[in-house]
Amino acid sequence: MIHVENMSKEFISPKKYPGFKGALKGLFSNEKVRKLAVDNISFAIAKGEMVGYIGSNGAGKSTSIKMMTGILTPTSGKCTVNGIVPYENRQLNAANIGVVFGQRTQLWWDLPLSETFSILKEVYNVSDEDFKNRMEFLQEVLGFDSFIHSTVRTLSLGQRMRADLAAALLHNPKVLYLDEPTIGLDLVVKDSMRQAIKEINAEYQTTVILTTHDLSDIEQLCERIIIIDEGRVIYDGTIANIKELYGKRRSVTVDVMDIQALEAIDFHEVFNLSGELLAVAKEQSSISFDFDKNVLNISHIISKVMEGTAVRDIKIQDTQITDIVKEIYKHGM
Ligand SMILES: Nc1ncnc2c1ncn2[C@@H]1O[C@H](COP(=O)(O)OP(=O)(O)OP(=O)(O)O)[C@@H](O)[C@H]1O
Repeated sequence: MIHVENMSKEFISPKKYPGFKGALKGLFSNEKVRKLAVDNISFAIAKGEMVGYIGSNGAGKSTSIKMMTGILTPTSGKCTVNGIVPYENRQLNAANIGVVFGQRTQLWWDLPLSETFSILKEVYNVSDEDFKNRMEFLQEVLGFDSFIHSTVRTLSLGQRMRADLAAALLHNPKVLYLDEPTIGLDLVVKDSMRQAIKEINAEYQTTVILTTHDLSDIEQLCERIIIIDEGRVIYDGTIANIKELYGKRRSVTVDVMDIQALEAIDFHEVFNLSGELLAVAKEQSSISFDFDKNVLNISHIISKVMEGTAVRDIKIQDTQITDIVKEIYKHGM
């Protein structure tokens, strides 16, 4: 569905100088700054896939999405979306794609939602029958009946996001680009947005590219992630694989009857492990261990704790994808 081949984008902008004098200097200077925002990226995304497109601020995500949606033209390389070169055929491409930006609405602020939908029906040339079926399906998964006659400016953020998603899907696009679609939403609305995206993907095989800094969105929706760093693709694979490669930490928290009874035990000495491989933290009634799972076994920890005191509860957690990605952003792959 989406093919990106050796695509790069370089921005050339006038050099800026600080302060008022600098601004004047800038007016008469010919000096340019070059920024390679996207550096020779390649990947393919199949029909019906849901892919997380992630990276730290300034990594090049928006620039590459803008090329895929036809807003920007690559400096070199190319991309095709459903066989169309988006920046050469913007109108044709628009019929194939839907876009949702969590940070800003694409709806008409002063119109009731129902009218917005009617205008979009005309813009995208959706037949009466398709419109009726589509609205029925979208109403079912996004539930906007109670506010369909309200003006967009009066909608809550949660209602507005559901309306934005419905508007982006009205013409049944083959590809849906979502940029921070759940930003600022409470947990219940977040969950219903995610559920709706899953249902739309399952029902219509819509290809979804999800850009977000909220990795729980990614974990809930995508099997595959593409990580961008300094304009380059540094990882393209499954979340399960990245966890396997980098998720070697595990943590266990043991709720105990008598925390004082553990005072005398030096766990680093008992397991013969340095602070780097094992971190131990005691709280009022619990003790936590954070360790490299290749060098220590949970059962050893539990039995050692139980030698000192009775155990009330045990909580085990593998490394979260958030922690792995944070490390990759900081130190690279
Ligand atoms: N029009 C432009 N002119 C010059 N430089 C630009 C332009 N647009 C983006 N850049 C630069 O290109 C780099 C990549 O920007 P981009 O917006 O693609 O990053 P991003 O990964 O989407 O970041 P964020 O998560 O903060 O939105 C940044 O260094 C940015 O300053």
